[in-house]
Amino acid sequence: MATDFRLKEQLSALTDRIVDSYQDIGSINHLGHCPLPSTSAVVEIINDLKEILYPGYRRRQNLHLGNVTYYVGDLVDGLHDKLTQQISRALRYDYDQKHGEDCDQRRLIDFEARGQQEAIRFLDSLPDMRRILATDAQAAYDGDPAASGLHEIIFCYPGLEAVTVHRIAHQLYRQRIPLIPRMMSEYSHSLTGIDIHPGATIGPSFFIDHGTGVVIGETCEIGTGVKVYQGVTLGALSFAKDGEGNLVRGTKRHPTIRDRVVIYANATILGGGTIVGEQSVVGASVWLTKSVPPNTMVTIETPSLRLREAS
Ligand SMILES: CC(=O)OC[C@H](N)C(=O)O
Repeated sequence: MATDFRLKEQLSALTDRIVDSYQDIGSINHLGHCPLPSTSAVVEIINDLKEILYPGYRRRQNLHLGNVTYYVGDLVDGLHDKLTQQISRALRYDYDQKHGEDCDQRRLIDFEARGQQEAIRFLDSLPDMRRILATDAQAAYDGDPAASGLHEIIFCYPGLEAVTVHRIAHQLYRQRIPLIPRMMSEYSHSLTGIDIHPGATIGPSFFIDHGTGVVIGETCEIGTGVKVYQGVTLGALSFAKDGEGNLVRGTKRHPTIRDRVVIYANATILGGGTIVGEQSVVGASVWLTKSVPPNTMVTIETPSLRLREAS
């Protein structure tokens, strides 16, 4: 059917109504002269960082010790600029949220300079981050007989992908950078199906096998050498409210998982006071809201099964 151009004439009135709604419903638009961090820039930062953390595996091949310094130097230089811009935007946004855009004090704050300081501090953390990521990749190899080697893990494993982005996001979270850590973790969540809040503290040699549906909450603490399978939730049990009925934020809501614990598929472990002692094993589909001593196996009773010949 051909376009009816008389109907198209309604579009300008319709657009006016949409724009009017920006005044009536201001809570879900950001109009003004101070840009927010950009999702595409944050994704670009993650991809540049992966080039630095795992050189030779992704965009640029034929890297060797003779040319890698030039390649990484160029990336570090570009990341300095991108991080400075995105972090300063996030800091300005946060300030405006707390004090309002018109606050006199705001003109005196050099958000760009603060953004640069935080960018340098972040870049400085990369060698240590590589050291920990090497333990994560090794834990995947040691924990999965299906893995043929570290190359396969670095190319293919969603668990390592999610943990890599988590270690990046967690560093920025520790630096108290607003918004960007969560933008990163949700990007990684969309790629892998693994949802790790940037606030979660995770020790070295962490391995998530398969990973789809794993959820790890903000105040979760995970020790060294922990292994979890798909569908595991390390979550909050209930939400405390203040006298006015608002949710209390910032309390420890998620469990503590000590060293060398293994948690099998679809187990749900909830509550800030729940501690799984070291070297314990939590079986598949267990629902756990109480602490478990070290070296303990927790399983659910197997329901009795009826076996008959299939017709
Ligand atoms: C992982 C989880 O329990 O999340 C619930 C809620 N978002 C919280 O952080 O408490």
